[in-house]
Amino acid sequence: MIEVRELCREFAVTTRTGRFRRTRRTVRAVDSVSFDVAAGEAVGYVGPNGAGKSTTIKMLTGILVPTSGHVRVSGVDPSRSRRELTRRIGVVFGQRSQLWWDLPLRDSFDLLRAIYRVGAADYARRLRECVELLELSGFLDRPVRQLSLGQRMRGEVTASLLHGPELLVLDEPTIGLDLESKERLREFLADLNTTRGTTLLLTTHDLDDIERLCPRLVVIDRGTVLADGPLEELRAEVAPERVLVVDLEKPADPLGDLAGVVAVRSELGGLRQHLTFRRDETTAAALIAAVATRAEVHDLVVEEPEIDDVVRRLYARR
Ligand SMILES: Nc1ncnc2c1ncn2[C@@H]1O[C@H](COP(=O)(O)OP(=O)(O)OP(=O)(O)O)[C@@H](O)[C@H]1O
Repeated sequence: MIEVRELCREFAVTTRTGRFRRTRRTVRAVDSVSFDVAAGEAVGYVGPNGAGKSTTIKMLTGILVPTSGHVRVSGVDPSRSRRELTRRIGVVFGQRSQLWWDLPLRDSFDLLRAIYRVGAADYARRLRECVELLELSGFLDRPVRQLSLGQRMRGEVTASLLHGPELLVLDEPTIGLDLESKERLREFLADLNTTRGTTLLLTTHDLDDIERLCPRLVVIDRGTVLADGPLEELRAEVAPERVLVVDLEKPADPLGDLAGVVAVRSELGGLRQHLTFRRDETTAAALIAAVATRAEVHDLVVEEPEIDDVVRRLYARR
């Protein structure tokens, strides 16, 4: 669905270096980025500010022409066949609107239907689904400028789906939304991916978006790909420790000598123990069995490193 090979984009930047002097230099915003996204995947494209995410997205959607490298999205070269591409993919920019500000939301949808030449039955069905799942009925007839950010974003997502795209590219879709709106949007997008098979590529700073929506992460920093893989694999690679928290029936001495345990923190006078272990040295099941030979276990939980910890460690690797 997406094929990116050694993609580069440079910008010429002019800076003032004296009263009358200006120096021109070249910034490489995207520097030899390669990755593929298969049909049906949901991929998170993450990185710190200025990493090159938006520049990549703009090249994938035909807004920017690459300086060099190869891109194909949905079978076409985005910057050469932008029109063709807009018929096949949907794009949502959290900070830019594709709706007509002064028109009621419904009229924007009608205009998009005409632009994309969507058949009446398909249009009616897709709109009905979005109205229902994104709960738009209360504000369909209101001008877009009067909508709250959350309502507008639901409108933006609907607008991007009316022509039935096979790929939806989202740049910061949940930025600025309150928790409830974020969750509603995530639920909708997760359903779009899993039940309707729409491929998703999204950039975000909100790692809950990734946790909820994207089994795979592409991590970029300073224009280059730092890591690419399933979240679970990246977690195992950069954060090899897990924590088994056991509540014991009776207080016990710290169980730090069990095989694979690298640290122990004891609480409640030894009733609760946090056993940090390396996933490449033992499994949770083996450790639980070992604990059970030493003390009677009342309750337990295995904690994984938080996703923001994983991403922080990936950035720190550079
Ligand atoms: N039009 C432009 N002219 C000059 N430099 C640019 C231009 N657009 C982006 N850049 C530079 O390219 C680099 C990557 O920017 P980009 O917007 O792609 O990052 P980002 O990962 O999307 O960041 P953020 O998370 O802050 O949105 C930055 O150093 C930015 O200043």
